[in-house]
Amino acid sequence: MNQNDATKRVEELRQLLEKYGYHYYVLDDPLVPDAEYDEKMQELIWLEEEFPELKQSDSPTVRIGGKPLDAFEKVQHTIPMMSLGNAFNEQDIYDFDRRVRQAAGDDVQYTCELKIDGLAVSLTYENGRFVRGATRGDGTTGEDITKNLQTVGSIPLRLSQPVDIEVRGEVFMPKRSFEKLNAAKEDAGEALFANPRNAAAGSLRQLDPKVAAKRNLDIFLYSIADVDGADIQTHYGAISYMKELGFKTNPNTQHCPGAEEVIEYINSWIDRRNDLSYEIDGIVIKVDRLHQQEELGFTAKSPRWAIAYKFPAEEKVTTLTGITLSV
Ligand SMILES: CC(C)(CNC(=O)c1ccc(Oc2ccccc2)cc1)c1ccc2c(N)nc(N)nc2n1
Repeated sequence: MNQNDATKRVEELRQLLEKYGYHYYVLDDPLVPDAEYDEKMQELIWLEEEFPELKQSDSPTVRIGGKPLDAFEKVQHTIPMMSLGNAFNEQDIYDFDRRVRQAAGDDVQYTCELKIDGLAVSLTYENGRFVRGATRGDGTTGEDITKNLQTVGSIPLRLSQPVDIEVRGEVFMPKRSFEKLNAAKEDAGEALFANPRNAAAGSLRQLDPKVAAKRNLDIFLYSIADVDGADIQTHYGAISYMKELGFKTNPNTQHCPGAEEVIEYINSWIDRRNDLSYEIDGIVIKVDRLHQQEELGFTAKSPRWAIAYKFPAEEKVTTLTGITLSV
């Protein structure tokens, strides 16, 4: 194949693999059998080896992971990654709602989101291309794990619009992947992960991206930290905008007009959390209008316009001794 044909074929494969990847990982709605995706990925890998000048930094082939790093570099979060205040019962939710209405007026509505039990990351895009991914760390200093995050299929390498944006979300390992990983570790006589959250954190701490690439990690985005030009008035609008750009957002996010609907939403998920393919440890409630978020502001470490309702720790029976431990 000559250089000209190779250039055309590489571009064709890149676009196909991006479309197939988006449908498979973000929409959970595959367009082609896995074998066809793997075949085209392999063809692109060979073409990029034969014509190295055709390999771009955001080629789909980065999904398989590059060479191992010696260490993770530190990253300063220009916009801090804040934490959430906690609520443990209905009264705490009513107290939160009263405080919010005292400060921002009675006309307050909320958006409720599942609190995914994973680890928080920040993703930065320049001109619509994924340029950096970092862990939360202590909220102001995290670690650059871009190479590992490039292997997460549901993290877009290129957005639908060439915008500069920074978004935050939760990387997690689905329950099925966790069970399969621990079964493989048991067969290999290796130490098991205690839960999917630790498995996801351990996978992102790997210096070799090829290991992270095999851990079937996933992500839901839940916040825009910084964006040029978009005209967004509500948190729900920010979530919709991220979805338009090609980000994976959680389908159970719901607008709640008032505290009663928030309580209903929380109660509906306490019973249904085991039906989900991933673990959650609570519900996050956010004041929806952004101008009211600004009126409410922040404490030293968390916004006054959001709170996390934490589910009671699940009772897990250990298989060895049969005693019940609350974990
Ligand atoms: C609300 C926020 C704390 C994110 N927001 C921020 O981190 C944040 C950070 C600076 C902001 O503005 C500032 C800008 C400059 C200086 C100080 C604040 C605004 C929001 C948060 C934290 C954890 C979440 C979680 N586990 N699950 C879901 N579903 N949502 C979550 N949301």
